[in-house]
Amino acid sequence: MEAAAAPPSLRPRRSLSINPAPAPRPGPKPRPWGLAANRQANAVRCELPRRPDPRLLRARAMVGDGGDAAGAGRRKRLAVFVSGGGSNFRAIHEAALAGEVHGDVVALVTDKPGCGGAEYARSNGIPVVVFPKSKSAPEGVSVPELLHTLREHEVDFVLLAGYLKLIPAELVREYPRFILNIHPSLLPAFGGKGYYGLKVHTAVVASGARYSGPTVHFVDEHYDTGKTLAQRVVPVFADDTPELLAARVLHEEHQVYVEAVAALCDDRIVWREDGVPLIKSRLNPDVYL
Ligand SMILES: Nc1nc2c(c(=O)[nH]1)N[C@@H](CN(C=O)c1ccc(C(=O)N[C@@H](CCC(=O)O)C(=O)O)cc1)CN2
Ligand SMILES: NCC(=O)N[C@@H]1O[C@H](COP(=O)([O-])[O-])[C@@H](O)[C@H]1O
Repeated sequence: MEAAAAPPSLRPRRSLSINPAPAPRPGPKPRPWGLAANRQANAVRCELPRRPDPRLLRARAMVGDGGDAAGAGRRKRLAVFVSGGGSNFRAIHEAALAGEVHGDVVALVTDKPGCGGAEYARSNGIPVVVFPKSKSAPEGVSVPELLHTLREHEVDFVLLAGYLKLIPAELVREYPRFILNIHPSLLPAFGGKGYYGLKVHTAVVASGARYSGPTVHFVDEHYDTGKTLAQRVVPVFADDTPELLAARVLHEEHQVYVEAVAALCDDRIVWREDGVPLIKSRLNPDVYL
């Protein structure tokens, strides 16, 4: 699941075979793109002044279907689901230890008990739960056992971070608006069944898309169709390989997921009246990220 080990600068770049461009037609000079783009640009962030939107004035500061089931003020209890290296899990855990996230990871759930995320959890004293049961993981628990374990750990929020199995409807119903996922593309593009890991970036590069980036979204009963909470944008360069793009997106994932989880733990997520979740800035409550 993780991008290749070699740093991006040392990885073989895609050789560019560019067809001769058709004779230019008279008209405005095309803007430079691709290699002429600012290669140092790793992310694009737009913060434009906004006039107060009436939909926001009626936004409800709530998490879940009503009230504050998670309890305002106290540190929240997090369960993280992984299937691979777990770099997003590590970023969240380190942010919790550093005080940036007002929560604690109290359980790690994985379908791959030997994966890097599970090893990191064990080395940090975080209980590992295997779900679901499979031939390669016969020690896995059932859905009712998973729900019982999450209740036993008094989990407030579930965070998917490179978990590759469908979260069952029973769990989605138990934690409505309390499950987040991070996906490595700008949903709804390049999402759904079959879109995970490097497959996503391969499809993005092959499509000719000029921008990509991670999406943090709430989880519903289907892959990648829940409400989008946060996104970051990175450029896709003409000579990008899927691995180079994966590394650029992953760097932004670690930041935007920590930002979103911090907001979740601070009860700074508000729901616009049309059902769109927004993150209220920690510094200025009149600004939504
Ligand atoms: N109920 C939900 N469960 C999960 C969601 C979700 O949004 N709702 N997100 C996924 C994570 N994900 C994309 O962000 C994702 C993961 C895996 C797949 C996929 O096609 N998986 C394969 C199996 C892969 C394997 O076992 O190696 C498949 O189902 O055939 C798509 C999207 C986590 N769960
Ligand atoms: N569709 C789900 C999906 O592709 N998730 C992606 O798996 C990787 C996990 O990396 P990590 O294990 O190092 O956090 C991340 O890039 C995440 O966006």
